[in-house]
Amino acid sequence: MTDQHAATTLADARRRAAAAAVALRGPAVPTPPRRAVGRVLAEPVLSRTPIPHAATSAMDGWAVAGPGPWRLRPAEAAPSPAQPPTSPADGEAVAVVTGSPIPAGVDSVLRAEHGTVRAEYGGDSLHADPTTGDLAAGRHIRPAGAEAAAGETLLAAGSVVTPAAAAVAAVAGHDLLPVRPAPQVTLICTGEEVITAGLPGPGQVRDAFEVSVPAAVEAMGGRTAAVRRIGDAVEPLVEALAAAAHGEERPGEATDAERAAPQLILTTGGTAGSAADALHPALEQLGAELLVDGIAMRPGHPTVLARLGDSLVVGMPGNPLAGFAALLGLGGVVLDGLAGHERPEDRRLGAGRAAEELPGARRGTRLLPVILDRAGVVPAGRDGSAMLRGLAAADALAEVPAGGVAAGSPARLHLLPWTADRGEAAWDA
Ligand SMILES: Nc1nc2c(c(=O)[nH]1)N[C@H]1C(S)=C(S)[C@@H](COP(=O)(O)OP(=O)(O)OC[C@H]3O[C@@H](n4cnc5c(N)ncnc54)[C@H](O)[C@@H]3O)O[C@H]1N2
Ligand code: MOO
Repeated sequence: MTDQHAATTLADARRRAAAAAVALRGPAVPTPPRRAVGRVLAEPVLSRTPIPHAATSAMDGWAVAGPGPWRLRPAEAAPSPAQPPTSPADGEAVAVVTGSPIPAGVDSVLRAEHGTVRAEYGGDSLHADPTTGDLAAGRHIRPAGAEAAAGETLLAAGSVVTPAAAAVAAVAGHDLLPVRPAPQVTLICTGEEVITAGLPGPGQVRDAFEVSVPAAVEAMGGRTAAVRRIGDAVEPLVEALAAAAHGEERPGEATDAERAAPQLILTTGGTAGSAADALHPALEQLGAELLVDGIAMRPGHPTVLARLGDSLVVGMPGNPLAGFAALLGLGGVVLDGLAGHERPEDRRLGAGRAAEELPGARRGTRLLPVILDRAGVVPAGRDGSAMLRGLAAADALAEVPAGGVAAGSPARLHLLPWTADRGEAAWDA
């Protein structure tokens, strides 16, 4: 039974979640850059070559050596970056395009618009526009190693492979990157009364989690491998937890990375500890280690964190906003820790200033759905434990201490992982 007085603080629960997740993460899996996007590097990425690896032209035009006018070397083929020209003699010019390697002996590149070719002296000669600045030494030549020397650290261990980072790594010659695989999630929804389509009849509620948790997990860097639905009895929950912990929920076509990935099992409902609630007895039967049994926060105070074999279990309360408080307040830390982030308990946090009073709970921390508007942080409203409208309108959950946050005071924020998709938050609040 969760006891509000015995419950751990949210900060402590997050620290325990971080430590447990970091302890369970496995080795890096060498992964092609395209598939490594979104993953966390376990080791730094060094440049395998100077970038660029040779001096190259920044313009279409002519590589010139010595003072003009120049004898234009007869073209054997159209210039191309794939056709490195040989060094021009003094007084010679050779046609180049953007990206053409520039051989030794070239002084600068004269861009095409600043030169004129005339047929003279039994061949073509090139004359520079007298006003051009292109004859300054090195003009329009990108030196070898201008962006990076060989062996230079391009991407730090612990950083996320963004699309741009994948591009840098590929340009630096990498075919595989040492990233940690995406944590795999199994979602187990409990509740006889929960239906997944249509309007709820008497004694029924429409499921809030199956439609939302996989996408929220994805936005937090995890992958939902399986969703199971069971009733309220203990035995099916024991079976579902055991199957997930043994990796039986991983699809047959799972990749090496997915098989090597650490796992988070999310359960919904059945946390509160009354005779009707299955999670505690199920975890006990399985010999799971309870790491957090209740958090001094509202909503979501019956949230559970347990270790089951090599998996972590986050028990999300069934009340919808309470379930999301567990997922966003604690589950995100677990996912970030398993994914390889450093100090996962400090990620996804932000700060804002209350534009009006943010009401607290009677005891403990309140996670309050808030909107960040131009004036500052304001409550989103409709924030009862069984409600969702406030969360749907919110940009963040404000961490409000007992007693509240007065208008004008700073508030700590847990940023919602999908906020970027809304595309409208006023971050200058
Ligand atoms: N005697 C006590 N009762 C309750 C306590 C307590 O400490 N002692 N805590 C309350 C608090 S706080 C919360 S939060 C809830 C937690 O409930 P459970 O995790 O045990 O969840 P259930 O009892 O299964 O369901 C609660 C509520 O949520 C609805 N629900 C469940 N699953 C879903 C779903 N997938 N989608 C939408 N709604 C769902 C369910 O129908 C119930 O209405 O317990 C309080 N009670
Ligand atoms: O955790 Mo419950 O959500 O306080 O109602």
